[in-house]
Amino acid sequence: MFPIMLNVAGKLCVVIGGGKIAYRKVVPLLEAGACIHIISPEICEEMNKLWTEQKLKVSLKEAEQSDYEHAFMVIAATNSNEVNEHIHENTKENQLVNIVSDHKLGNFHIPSSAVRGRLVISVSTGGASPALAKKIKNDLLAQFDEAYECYLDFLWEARKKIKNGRLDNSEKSNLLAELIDEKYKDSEIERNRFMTRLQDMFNG
Ligand SMILES: C[C@@]1(CC(=O)O)c2cc3[nH]c(cc4nc(cc5[nH]c(cc(n2)[C@H]1CCC(=O)O)[C@@](C)(CC(=O)O)[C@@H]5CCC(=O)O)C(CC(=O)O)=C4CCC(=O)O)c(CCC(=O)O)c3CC(=O)O
Ligand SMILES: NC(=O)C1=CN([C@@H]2O[C@H](COP(=O)(O)OP(=O)(O)OC[C@H]3O[C@@H](n4cnc5c(N)ncnc54)[C@H](O)[C@@H]3O)[C@@H](O)[C@H]2O)C=CC1
Repeated sequence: MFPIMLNVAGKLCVVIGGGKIAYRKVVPLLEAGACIHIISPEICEEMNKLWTEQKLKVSLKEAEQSDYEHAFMVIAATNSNEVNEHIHENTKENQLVNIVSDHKLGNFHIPSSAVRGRLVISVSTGGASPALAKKIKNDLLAQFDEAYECYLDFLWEARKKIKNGRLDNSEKSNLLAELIDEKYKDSEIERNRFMTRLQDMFNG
């Protein structure tokens, strides 16, 4: 398995099945801007709410290959292992396929994830223990507290300025390395002081 961050904005993601597990996969996909199409004869209340709010499309039917042949991503989340396996067999090699009932099938897993602003914490156990992945994610989330949101925004701005500034490469890498110091996470005064220093360097 090879970890990546995927841009799904505007991409068609077909989710087959409309139960709790399908819903759990759909929520972060919607947050990432995916176009979701649910194929399922029945859907749970939470999914129905999203449908009412027109956040996704739903077809109340059993899945057929034509429902997902053009999808960028296919998630098989029915409660039937046979149906999920059949979907897997009918997908194309260049589609992203996740089979919730069998970690050996499909070509990607969904890790346990959480976001702190620009920081993404994502943990996978490769199917060995989703429960442990969730526990480790929560432990990390407690360790990387809310302070990281402001800190990451500061790092983003500072790095942009440094990269665009008229400095030689070694000066740039020294400044970028310095930013990792805890004091910039913990103190707004230190962050402001750094930004002023950058401004002085570029004006001078
Ligand atoms: C392979 C994978 C496929 C995929 O879905 O991509 C998969 C497969 C399976 N999960 C099963 C069970 C459980 N899954 C969870 C929870 C999560 N499962 C997630 C991902 C993944 N689950 C992928 C591997 C990720 C990895 O290992 O790192 C998380 C991380 C992300 C998410 O779902 O969004 C989410 C945590 C969300 C959070 O962080 O909050 C819990 C605990 C709970 O619900 O609280 C249980 C019960 C306890 C247990 O079994 O550990 C079963 C057995 C089903 C059965 O018995 O019928 C299978 C099937 C199999 O093992 O083949
Ligand atoms: N990956 C994960 O994190 C986990 C995966 N699982 C697996 O996920 C499966 C689904 O779990 P739940 O959502 O709780 O089940 P559920 O019973 O709440 O929902 C199943 C959904 O599949 C739909 N469905 C059934 N046959 C279909 C078909 N032919 N075409 C389209 N839709 C169809 C049903 O209408 C229903 O909406 C479990 O059976 C289990 O194998 C379970 C726990 C965690």
